[in-house]
Amino acid sequence: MPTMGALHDGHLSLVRLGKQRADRCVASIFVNPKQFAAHEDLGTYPRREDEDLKMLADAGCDLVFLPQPAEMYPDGFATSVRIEGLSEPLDGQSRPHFFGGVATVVTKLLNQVRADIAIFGEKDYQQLLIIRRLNADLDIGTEIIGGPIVREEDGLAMSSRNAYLSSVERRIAGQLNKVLRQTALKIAQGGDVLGSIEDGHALLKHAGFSTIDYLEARSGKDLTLLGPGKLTPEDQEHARVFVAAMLGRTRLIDNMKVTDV
Ligand SMILES: Nc1ncnc2c1ncn2[C@@H]1O[C@H](COP(=O)(O)OP(=O)(O)OP(=O)(O)O)[C@@H](O)[C@H]1O
Ligand SMILES: CC(C)(CO)[C@@H](O)C(=O)[O-]
Ligand code: BAL
Repeated sequence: MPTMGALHDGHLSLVRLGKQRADRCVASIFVNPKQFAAHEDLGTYPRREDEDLKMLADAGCDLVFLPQPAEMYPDGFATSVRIEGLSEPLDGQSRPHFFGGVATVVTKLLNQVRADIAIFGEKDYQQLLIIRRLNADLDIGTEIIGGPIVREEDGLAMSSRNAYLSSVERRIAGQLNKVLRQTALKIAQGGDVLGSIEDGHALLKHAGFSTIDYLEARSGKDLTLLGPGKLTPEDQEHARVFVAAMLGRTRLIDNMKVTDV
């Protein structure tokens, strides 16, 4: 179970899932410099190693791998993993460096640990699809499992970056999931996809989100963009709505399957 630390119940749910599926569970904590752009929060990303180790031990994790950047990327390191197509939309648009950094480090971690099963959260759904793709394409042979999104009471997806939110922002943050859910519901009920998305944009702006990186309905393993018009019965089954928006200086993401509303 790869992580960047500053653990919360979302991470621990993945450990529990792992314990149900395997005899032993290995977590890694590595704040991967390659997936941060120069203007992003590598320097301020929360680091709480002692607390993390205790939480992992309490959850029954058997081993924690805590590599240093120089061990992962020694002098002369020159390889990067690029996934075509899947890396381009959604977070790939707003964070062009991001999936190359994730794919490179996850390939290394899968090769280093050689686990039978690796678990990733559906909160980072595009990341999960990309990891499934690279695992298959590079014949790594690990079984990749997705864990359901763990949420706060108001629906906000748990995330280490939620710690950046001020108390006012934290109250607004719950609207991200509410608007996502409303948008997914309208689409599920046969509303025009683009009209429902436009309404969602307006609601997010009204709630106080400064920039909406994306609010989109997509389908399938290749994340085909949906709309205009209503969903076909086939898309209805596979459609998912994705959102990323800035609240002050914090970037929040979420997604929901249309049939899960
Ligand atoms: N709320 C959640 N529910 C389920 N899985 C989660 C949740 N939050 C994170 N994960 C998963 O935990 C793994 C490690 O994620 P990471 O350490 O980046 O935590 P994060 O909370 O997503 O942090 P960030 O705020 O940087 O996005 C990833 O597979 C991620 O999808
Ligand atoms: C998968 C991951 C640990 C790679 O650094 C990271 O992107 C994350 O925590 O989701
Ligand atoms: N949870 C994904 C890691 C990142 O946003 O950098």
